[in-house]
Amino acid sequence: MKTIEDLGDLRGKRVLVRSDFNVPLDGTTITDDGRIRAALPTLTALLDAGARVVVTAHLGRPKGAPEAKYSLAPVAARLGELLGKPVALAEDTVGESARATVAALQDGEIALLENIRFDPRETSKDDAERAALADDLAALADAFVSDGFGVVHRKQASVYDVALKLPHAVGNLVLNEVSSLRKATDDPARPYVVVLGGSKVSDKLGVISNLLGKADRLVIGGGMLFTFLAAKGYSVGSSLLEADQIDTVKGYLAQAEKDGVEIVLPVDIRVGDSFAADTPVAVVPADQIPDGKIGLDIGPESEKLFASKIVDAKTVVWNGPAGVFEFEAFAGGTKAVAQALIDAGTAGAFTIVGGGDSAAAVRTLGFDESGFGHISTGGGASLEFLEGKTLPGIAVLED
Ligand SMILES: Nc1ncnc2c1ncn2[C@@H]1O[C@H](COP(=O)(O)OP(=O)(O)O)[C@@H](O)[C@H]1O
Ligand SMILES: O=C(OP(=O)(O)O)[C@H](O)COP(=O)(O)O
Repeated sequence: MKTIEDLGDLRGKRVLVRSDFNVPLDGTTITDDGRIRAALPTLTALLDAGARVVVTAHLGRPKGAPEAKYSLAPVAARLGELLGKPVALAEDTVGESARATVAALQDGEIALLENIRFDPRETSKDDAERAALADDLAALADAFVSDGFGVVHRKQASVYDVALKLPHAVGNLVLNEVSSLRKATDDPARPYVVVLGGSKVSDKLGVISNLLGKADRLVIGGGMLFTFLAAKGYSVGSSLLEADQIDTVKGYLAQAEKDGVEIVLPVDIRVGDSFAADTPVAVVPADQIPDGKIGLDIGPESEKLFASKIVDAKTVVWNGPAGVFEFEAFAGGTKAVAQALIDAGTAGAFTIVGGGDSAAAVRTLGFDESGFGHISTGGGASLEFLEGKTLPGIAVLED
């Protein structure tokens, strides 16, 4: 892959950068700016080289049309603070405002285009639609730098198709991520334990079939645990459930047993009456979640169980919070998992935390980042990388 240096003299050149600025927000307040900080080395290198930097990024999952709550305005403001220079925010993605904003850039200045997922072509399954958006993006730039590691597993216009239209290079963040993650893919020290959770259940269930052939143990928390409990025949109340995946999960359980891979499920669950910070909390056995109750975290016995299944590992990969850590009463499971990774690391394990929310959880719950071997900005992307899959956003950069 070509690097930024391989793009030659960038003074006066318009460089389009795909970053992952999908940060957690409370209203318009960014609760963790880790992904913005992670983008700084590439952006600073380009600005210092005199490039006119145009950044494209997404926030959340808007449905192909502008929605105020998914505006990148808070990101533009925070990025400006971190860079110490103004970041012009275009009001649209590739339209009149984007063209005018880019045309007004001087050497060493930076602009951010509005949320690229406001354009339905970004995530279209139709190659021609994505290519048309890539043409519009390419018209705004002379070169493309791919630096949004958290989205390199997505075959989307601003990640994949635009690289086919412009001279391109890999950014520093993607390079760093790949070299750190390789430590866990190339002959991992064993036991190799993968801890899964979070809310992107269908995305992450998909990685399990491959991980069964690689990991020694899978520890399942977060939103996905309920599909496992349902596959074992337990009722899950009103918890997050992917009913159409129950048979698939039954297949994983059978496969794991056959291959000798241990699947660790919680034995107790913290439940609430509603998805709210102040809902009354109860702890129930994992096989007896009452009707109407919502499972929002693993319970205290499960915290101990999970910790015991993590601390003896020599390689640990964790993606997805064990519970709704944003609500204090449901942060215990995620804290226990984070602490267990730190303890495993102290005992010599190589530990990886992946994912926008998991990395944010580690920081906002007060853990020291230096206690982990690598904190990846990508959850789904790091899991697919560890599965050994070809990631479209990386493959397209290879010559
Ligand atoms: N039991 C649960 N029910 C619903 N959401 C959950 C549950 N456990 C965790 N979550 C949510 O999962 C979200 C993160 O999921 P995800 O995006 O998959 O992780 P990451 O960004 O680390 O890859 C968090 O916002 C958290 O509140
Ligand atoms: O937050 C992200 O991924 P992650 O939750 O797997 O870390 C990325 O920005 C990708 O977002 P997407 O899963 O909506 O494509």
